[in-house]
Amino acid sequence: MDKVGVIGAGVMGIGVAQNLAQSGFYVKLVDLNEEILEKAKREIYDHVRFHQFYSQDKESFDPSEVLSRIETDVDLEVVSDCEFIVENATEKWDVKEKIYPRLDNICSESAIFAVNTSCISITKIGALTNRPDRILGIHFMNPVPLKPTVEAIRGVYTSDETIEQAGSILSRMGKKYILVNDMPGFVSNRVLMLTINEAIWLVQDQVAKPEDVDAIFKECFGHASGPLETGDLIGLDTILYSLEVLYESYQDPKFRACPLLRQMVAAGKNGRKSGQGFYTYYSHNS
Ligand SMILES: NC(=O)c1ccc[n+]([C@@H]2O[C@H](COP(=O)([O-])OP(=O)(O)OC[C@H]3O[C@@H](n4cnc5c(N)ncnc54)[C@H](O)[C@@H]3O)[C@@H](O)[C@H]2O)c1
Repeated sequence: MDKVGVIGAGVMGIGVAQNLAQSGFYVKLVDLNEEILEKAKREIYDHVRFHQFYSQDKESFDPSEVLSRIETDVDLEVVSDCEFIVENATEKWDVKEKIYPRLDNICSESAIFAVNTSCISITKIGALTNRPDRILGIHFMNPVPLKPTVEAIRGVYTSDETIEQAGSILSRMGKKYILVNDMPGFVSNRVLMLTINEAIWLVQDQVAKPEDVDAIFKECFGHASGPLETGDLIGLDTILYSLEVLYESYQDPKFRACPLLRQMVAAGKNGRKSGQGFYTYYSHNS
């Protein structure tokens, strides 16, 4: 399983590809166009170089060597010889729904598909294929190379062997996993998405400015970052799509997305990756 397919080269796909390549895997990274893939390669190079510069005695990697283990393509067909695939495409059912039947057709029967989703049911994705036993959720945390633990999700039909094989890949990536059962949002995002959404309602209702909402969580609760900073890091579009998945899955109004969130996404204010969210970010890549 030294060759791993990575679908989607956005915030998560970039981190997953970098982490895999740093762990000695050969990566085939796929996205919709060359521009996205070129930007992904630049970001990976910069992330590895930044880490190399600041890591001093700690383990560091050569950016060119890491990139030499990542092949990019716009054609999904390139992952047909991979035995392990991590899918990180946009958090929308109509996007993921098209990817899995195609993967199921082009990959070997033994290949395992790991769904890196924030909220979508792993069982529902498994049902798009003829291999629901070889599909699991791996909810990586962001930024992927720096986070030591992931949430692994067992769909109704996910086999023990699939969990074991995914576990050994994660272990090579330097990660441990916490296994949970499948329900939309799993453990992490069923709680986190509500918190971020409610924090956005607070800003909309003019109860507090974003920096004060975040300061309460950091200074009073000791959190490493506030909910709005976390929303900007994840991507506000991804937050909105996740809330829509939760709303639709549970038919529960508590998951209704705040209108301010919808407005910010419509305006392209998607957080860190777009340079503007609740805060402003500067990057030579954007
Ligand atoms: N952002 C986070 O912090 C975070 C954390 C854990 C999981 N996730 C999940 O990971 C997945 C990706 O999230 P992200 O933040 O990287 O989103 P993103 O918007 O940054 O990137 C998604 C990428 O998928 C690509 N894409 C869309 N359709 C595709 C297709 N058919 N084939 C190949 N690529 C395609 C897009 O062009 C884009 O580059 C989502 O399901 C999200 O819920 C996100």
